[in-house]
Amino acid sequence: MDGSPTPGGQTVSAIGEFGLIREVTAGRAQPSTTLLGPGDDAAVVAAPDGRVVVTTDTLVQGVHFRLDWSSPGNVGRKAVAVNLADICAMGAVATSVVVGLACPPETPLSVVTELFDGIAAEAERARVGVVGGDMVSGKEIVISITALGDLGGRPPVTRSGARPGDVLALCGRLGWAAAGLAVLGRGFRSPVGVVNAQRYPEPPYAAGPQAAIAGATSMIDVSDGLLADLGHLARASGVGFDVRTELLTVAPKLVDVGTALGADPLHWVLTGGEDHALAATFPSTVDLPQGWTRIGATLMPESGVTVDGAPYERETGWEHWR
Ligand SMILES: Nc1ncnc2c1ncn2[C@@H]1O[C@H](COP(=O)(O)OP(=O)(O)O)[C@@H](O)[C@H]1O
Ligand SMILES: Cc1ncc(C[n+]2csc(CCOP(=O)(O)OP(=O)(O)O)c2C)c(N)n1
Ligand SMILES: [Mg+2]
Ligand SMILES: [Mg+2]
Ligand SMILES: [Mg+2]
Repeated sequence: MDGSPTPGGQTVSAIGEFGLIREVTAGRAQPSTTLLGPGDDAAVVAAPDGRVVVTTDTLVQGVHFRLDWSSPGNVGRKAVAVNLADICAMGAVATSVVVGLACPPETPLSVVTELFDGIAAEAERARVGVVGGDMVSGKEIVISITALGDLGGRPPVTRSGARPGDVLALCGRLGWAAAGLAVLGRGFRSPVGVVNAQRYPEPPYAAGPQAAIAGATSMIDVSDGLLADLGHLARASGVGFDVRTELLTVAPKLVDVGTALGADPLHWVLTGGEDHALAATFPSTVDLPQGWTRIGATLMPESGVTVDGAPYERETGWEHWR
């Protein structure tokens, strides 16, 4: 599917703005946190503990996805998952999303309905309501999602609470989406494991609240690359980190792909984004929750982010406009 009109297929302009809204909202179930769903000037959602966690992330065609690499359903799923990962990185549970979509008039209607099927599927998996949105014309497809979440009475786990001596830990996989990007970029479509990881992440949503309950002192989802995102934690907390490569998992599949493409799989693990694993720090006295593994140590201020005690000499992650 490349986003070009299928012969005889309906386009979004044929059905129109309000037809399109009806098409993607009709018959969708809502969780109990949705007090008033799509169709009014705004939705009303329950905020059980009186505070709301809110985040937004935008996916742009050609920058975050290509429709010759991913299906519209994959893109919808990814658009929700990257947002929910930010909610759970605060130690919260996501409750609702609103979805802004821009697309050209000649976009096949099926592209939009499949995109929203992917959105609905990921939202349902996480028991999150799709409670509203916006549909506008634009030069390319842009999906901007805002997600809301609930802290369940706990303080948020911010980027700024790491302390020297804390254990640095990880939950989720790293390097898979970057390997998939390398594969797709060379014109291949397999191995499907890494290619699918690039098409949509599978963040460990439950691990965020679990880390919070266990006493995590800081947390971030790895969207840009482990070293780049640890840099954000280090700056916000005023600490340094040393990542120990012997504690990282470089999956055999990544080694195979690296060998086939002449690339270093450890570089994907250290600097690849888009898998949305969670990185967090825990006091050394805490037993790490299930699914979390130690990957390094939290050091004194000004020590930067090092790998096996040395600075990393290559790019540490994705940065827009760089
Ligand atoms: N236009 C903006 N206005 C205010 N804050 C912004 C804006 N863009 C980004 N930020 C904030 O900067 C921080 C880093 O953004 P970003 O790297 O996109 O976060 P993440 O990688 O977790 O999605 C976030 O707290 C985000 O809310
Ligand atoms: C077509 C295409 N080219 C390149 C990439 C790689 N890529 C795009 S954005 C990104 C990093 C994460 O995106 P960002 O918008 O920075 O998310 P955030 O950090 O705000 O959560 C990466 C690795 C891709 N996914 N698709
Ligand atoms: Mg984030
Ligand atoms: Mg993000
Ligand atoms: Mg980013």
